[in-house]
Amino acid sequence: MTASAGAEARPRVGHIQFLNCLPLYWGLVHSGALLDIELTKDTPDRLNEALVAGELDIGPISLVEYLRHADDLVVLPDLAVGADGPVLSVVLSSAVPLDDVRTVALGSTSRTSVLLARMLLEERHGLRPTYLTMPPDLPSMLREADAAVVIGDVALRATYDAERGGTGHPLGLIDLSAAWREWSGLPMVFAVWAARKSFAQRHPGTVKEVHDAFRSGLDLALRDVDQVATRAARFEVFDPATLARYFTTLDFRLGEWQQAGIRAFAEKAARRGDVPPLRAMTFAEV
Ligand SMILES: C=C(O[C@@H]1C=C(C(=O)O)C=C[C@H]1O)C(=O)O
Repeated sequence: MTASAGAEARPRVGHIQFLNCLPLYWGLVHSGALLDIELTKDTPDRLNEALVAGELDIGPISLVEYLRHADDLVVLPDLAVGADGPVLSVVLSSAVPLDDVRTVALGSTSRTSVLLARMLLEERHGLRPTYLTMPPDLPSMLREADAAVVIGDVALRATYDAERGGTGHPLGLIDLSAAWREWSGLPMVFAVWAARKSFAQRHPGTVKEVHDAFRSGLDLALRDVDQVATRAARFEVFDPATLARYFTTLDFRLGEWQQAGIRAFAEKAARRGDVPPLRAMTFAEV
């Protein structure tokens, strides 16, 4: 027997290799949907580039990169990485008081959070620091600059250390999602999931299947969040309670409230000239 003629290739799907997307991965494993996709795990910056370059068909994309390429993409409904208040894993860590910050190292894996940090420092605090981009290693960043912006597991670790260190902890820490919430009154969306428009036009059924798998897998993982956290803690430096708190602090939804947050962020970013104005978000038909 030969392979069936006309068999379609699996869709090439991106996955953020941070703990923030572990619930999503759990869901894909447990539903069996992982067998139907070709999954590429990587950091957000590299996944952004791969989706825009057409090396991936569907994947997460930093909000800022989505805003830059919105015309070529369709957004998967009701799926995002965000938070309505503190997020625990997007932080500005500083060795000096905020008003004395003159240099800021920006972690190279982020696109949204580093722009958010610049907005807050410049527009909320009236600072004009100089920036450098560096690999996301907090000690080396703080050797080069007064403050550092990191995301993902490195940032979650920094939050965890600061909480355990209490008042004796040597570094100042600002949760940038909490700061955005105070400043704008709205939730923060760091990344959305999107498909390339040309792919969605050719394979609408596949986009729907992948979206269904993500959404139902995520619901499953969040229903069993204590179990997911206990399993993950076997291989991670965080304890189950910290992980369960993290997974439930993150907001994976993309409803009206989260979209209001996106519009406010997009307007501010466009006013600064960092992204083109957002006309409308085009959603995939699922
Ligand atoms: C909340 C997070 O959201 C992330 C932040 C991103 C960015 O700043 O560009 C991109 C993807 C998300 O992983 C995190 O990484 O901790």
